[in-house]
Amino acid sequence: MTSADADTVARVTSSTTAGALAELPPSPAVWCSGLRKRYGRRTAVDDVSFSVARGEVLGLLGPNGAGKTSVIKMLLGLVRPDAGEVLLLGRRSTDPRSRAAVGYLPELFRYQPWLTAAEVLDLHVKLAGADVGASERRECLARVGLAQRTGDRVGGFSKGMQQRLGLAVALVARPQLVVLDEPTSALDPVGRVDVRDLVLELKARGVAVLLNSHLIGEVERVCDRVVILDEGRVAASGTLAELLGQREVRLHLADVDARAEERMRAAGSLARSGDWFTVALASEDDGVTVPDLVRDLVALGVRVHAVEPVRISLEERLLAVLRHEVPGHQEPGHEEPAGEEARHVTELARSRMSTASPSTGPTSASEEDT
Ligand SMILES: Nc1ncnc2c1ncn2[C@@H]1O[C@H](COP(=O)(O)OP(=O)(O)OP(=O)(O)O)[C@@H](O)[C@H]1O
Repeated sequence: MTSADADTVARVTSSTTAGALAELPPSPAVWCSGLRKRYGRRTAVDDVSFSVARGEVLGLLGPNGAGKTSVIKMLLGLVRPDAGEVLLLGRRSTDPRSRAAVGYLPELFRYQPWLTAAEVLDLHVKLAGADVGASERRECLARVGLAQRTGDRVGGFSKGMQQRLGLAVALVARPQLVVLDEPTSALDPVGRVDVRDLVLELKARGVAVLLNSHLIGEVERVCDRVVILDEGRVAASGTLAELLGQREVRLHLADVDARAEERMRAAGSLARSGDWFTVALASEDDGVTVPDLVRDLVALGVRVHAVEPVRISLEERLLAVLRHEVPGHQEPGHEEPAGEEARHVTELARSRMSTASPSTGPTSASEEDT
């Protein structure tokens, strides 16, 4: 081979490698494996492994002292793990390039009381080395409801206003990963809805979010996946569909004939108890099955008295896991095959619901402390 041939081969090989690398899926926003942490004789975190994909919202749930904040601090390099590995955005969490792309709202937030809100934001933009102009910084403060307070000193802020400022700090440097540790603990109900919208906006922009919250309803509404920690270990994890199981709809009907029953069977497997019919919907239901079914039943002359969605709530699921009522309680460090376990929990919830009056309606997540 001549040196010209060798050059050509080298060029082709390097462009092929670059092409192959460009086609690789992006590294997860968070990847951790085998995290452990002891404080004295107390084990706070024991063999925790999970990942958060780009654009995914992952909820971290668990009772007080379960190890959620300790996990978050290890992920962010704020606490040194006794064992385990962490990668943020494909890099070590100590790498300044990954740190600059992470926004963090700590559980206990305090900002310099002598600075104004705008100055706190300026400081964090400088620390992140980000190129964020004055109007974008103002917009960021407006997005968290502080448009009228940008020039006020933080020392005069209420707790909720300081938490809003913390959110702005977490968001201002255009992060690719946002870690929110109890982001709504000091917020009023409107503020909670604002945070929910913010998280969904981040997700829509492809930003990954790790959310630690005791507000289960909040987690259920915004999270794609959930990791439940208990006594420092992963007790359960999975997508909401995996954890909550199959969705059902209960219909209270009159004048049902064979054609109507056939129509219901086409929507999912059917069970009947008197005038109540339960249709188990396919898990990939796109949201039109139930309206279409009701429309068709009415067209077939059926009188529809009630339509009730039925699904185990995340709260029920969480309590079942924490009370070890779920068969196959997950062993530490193992991602669980959620389907089988989720089915047991669904059965559990169903048996509870069957003892309630039919008019109790759908189960819904309540904004209760875990
Ligand atoms: N700096 C520390 N020194 C000693 N023990 C600690 C320290 N930080 C956490 N722990 C202990 O580690 C365990 C897990 O605490 P962590 O704050 O991670 O729990 P959590 O799930 O975030 O709880 P919460 O929901 O109450 O915020 C607890 O037993 C706690 O007492």
